Formats: sequence, structure tokens, C-alpha cells
Amino acid sequence: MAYIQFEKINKRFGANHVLRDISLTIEKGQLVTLLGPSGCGKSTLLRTLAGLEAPDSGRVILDGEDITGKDPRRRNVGMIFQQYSLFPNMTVRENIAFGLKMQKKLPAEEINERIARVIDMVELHGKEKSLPAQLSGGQQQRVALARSIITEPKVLLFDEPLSAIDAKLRKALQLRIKEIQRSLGITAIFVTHDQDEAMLMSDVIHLFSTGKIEQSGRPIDMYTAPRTRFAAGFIGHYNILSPAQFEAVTGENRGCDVAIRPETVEVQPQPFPERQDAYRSAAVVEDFTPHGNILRYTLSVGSVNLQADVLFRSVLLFEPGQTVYLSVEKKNCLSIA
Ligand SMILES: Nc1ncnc2c1ncn2[C@@H]1O[C@H](COP(=O)(O)OP(=O)(O)OP(=O)(O)O)[C@@H](O)[C@H]1O
Repeated sequence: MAYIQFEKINKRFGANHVLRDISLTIEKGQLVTLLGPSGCGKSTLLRTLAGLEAPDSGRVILDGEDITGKDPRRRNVGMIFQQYSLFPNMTVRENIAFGLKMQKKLPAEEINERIARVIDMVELHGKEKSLPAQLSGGQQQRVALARSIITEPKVLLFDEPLSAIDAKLRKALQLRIKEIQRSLGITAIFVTHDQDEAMLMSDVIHLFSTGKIEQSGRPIDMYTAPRTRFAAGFIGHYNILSPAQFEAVTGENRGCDVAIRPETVEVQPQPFPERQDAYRSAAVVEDFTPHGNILRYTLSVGSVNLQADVLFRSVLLFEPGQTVYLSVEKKNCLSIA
């Protein structure tokens, strides 16, 4: 039996049907991401597990127990929000110890040991006596994380915990959270609208669109095999061509949309030799934008625009207005719904 089960969860806020018969299972020790655009219901689902929102129908099972109607304080679930929600008048150490003192009567020695261990994990040595206002956003979030893991919850819930933190520090924290989650073997659910964050952190991604799960899978499978236009649009910067557009580029009509990742489109100044397993076409360079070490070219084939990623080493390979040739392997042209 799965460690966490959401069974046919429905939730409405007035006329807004926010969760529509959602069923999903999560295995023990996994880090699972609920990914999707703003307002699609990710946080609401997370909150039904924490007990902060009651579903209209359906059941939530945690570790074999139906917790749907259970008092939130007795669920043994840790939750970390975007707002750090630390006590401003308590030191780092007092904030971390708070959860533990609330939860159970433990000998002082064990409390001290546990605090030392989690401070070590979240790398907050030397900050024990600081107040939250004296810490950076990233440090405050690490205190919030420490305060949650010290109680050894059955599951850790993260609701967009890093969205207020700047990009560089955010990467480091993503990796740190993943490391801590792995080393403790704790089950975690992470809500985000950032596909890169989901890719980097998750064992499994559940992609949401307005109240339902669009597709679930390992990050690599979500990236290489989106099944729908929505999934392809949300993950991996796919070119999405209508049947007529695909026909204009390749001469073939599949009767469905086709998704092509920009990095699978090869470009060169001279025609490609004919191959059974690839499509070829001439194109005109319209524009380009640098993305770190990648140059993303917009090419036009007749009235169809297509993006192609080229590794940017040192020189600009193609200029706007130039005629170029593209080739894309058939296996990289994904038929989608
Ligand atoms: N307490 C509430 N009362 C009324 N409507 C709510 C309430 N909580 C959430 N909603 C609505 O439910 C929908 C889903 O909200 P939810 O927070 O679950 O989305 P989300 O996918 O987590 O998006 P975000 O990343 O913006 O939080 C939204 O339309 C939101 O306005």
C-alpha cells in the first residue's frame, strides 16, 4: 500500500471547483512535486493533507490511517510556507526548539542533541542566538526547515518555500533540501510553479492544470515524453505545431499536434543529406536570444516559426536573414493530444 493516498478528492470554493476528483499515491521516502500554474489547486491539495482545508468528498490516507477528518495538530505533518512564519522575538535556537517542546515531553539532553543535529544539517552554526530579523531570507527558511524536521514528522510539506529567495541562493537551497530529505529518508511533497525547480528536486512530478492532474512521471520522462499540449507547453520549452504547421515543415500530416524540443532541431548552413529517420527543410533565420551557453534561434519555414537551440561556444553561427537548413529526427517529433 502506498504511504500517502489521495482518493477522489473534490473541493469547491463557492462556484470554483478547485479539485476535481483527484487521486494520487505517494511512496514512502519520495520527494514528489505538485507542479502547475498559479491557481490550479496545488496548495489546496497539500492543505487537505495538513488538515488546513477539508475536502468536500474523498479521503486522505497517511501511513495506513484515514486522516481526512483528523485534528491537524495530531497528524504529525510538518509544513513549510513561503512566509517563514518564525517567532520574531525568539532566537534561532528557541524557534527550532519550539516545535519539539510543543509536541512531546523529552529530556533536556535529548532536546539539546536534536537541536545540535538539525542546526548542523541546515548549516546554521553561530546563528543560534540571532533573532529572525538578523537573518537573510534563505537563513530564515533554513530555520523553518529545522523547526519542522526536528519533530520527525511523517511527511514534510513545502508550499512554494523558495519563491521569495533570489535565484542563486535558491539553487543552493533546492539541493540542500533534497540532500536533507534523502538523508532522513523522509517523505516530502513540494508545491511549485517553477519547472526547473521541479526537475531538479523531484523523484516524481505531478503536473496540474485547473483542478486535475495532467500527467505524472519521473522528471526525465515528463521532459522527454509530454503527452499533451499543456504538458509540452509547461515543461521543456517545446515547439508545438498544429497538424497543418507540421505538414508545412515536414510534408507529413499526422492528424494531431506535434511537439519538438528546440535542442533536437539541428541547424547548419548547407543542406543535410537525406535520411529515412529524419525530416529536413530549408529555413530563414528570423532572430536569436542568448540563454546562458545556448543560443535560441527563431527560424521560419514559410509562415511557420520554429525554435532551435545551438550551443554557444564563441562565435555567432547564423545571422538574421540568412538561409539555413534544419534536420530533426522523427523520433524527436512527439505526437500529442
Ligand atoms: N480559502 C479560499 N477561499 C476561496 N477560494 C480559495 C481559497 N483558497 C484557494 N482558493 C482558490 O482556489 C484556487 C486554487 O488555489 P490554490 O492556492 O490551491 O492554487 P495553487 O495552484 O496552489 O496556486 P498558487 O501557486 O497561486 O498558490 C484559486 O482559484 C484560489 O483563488
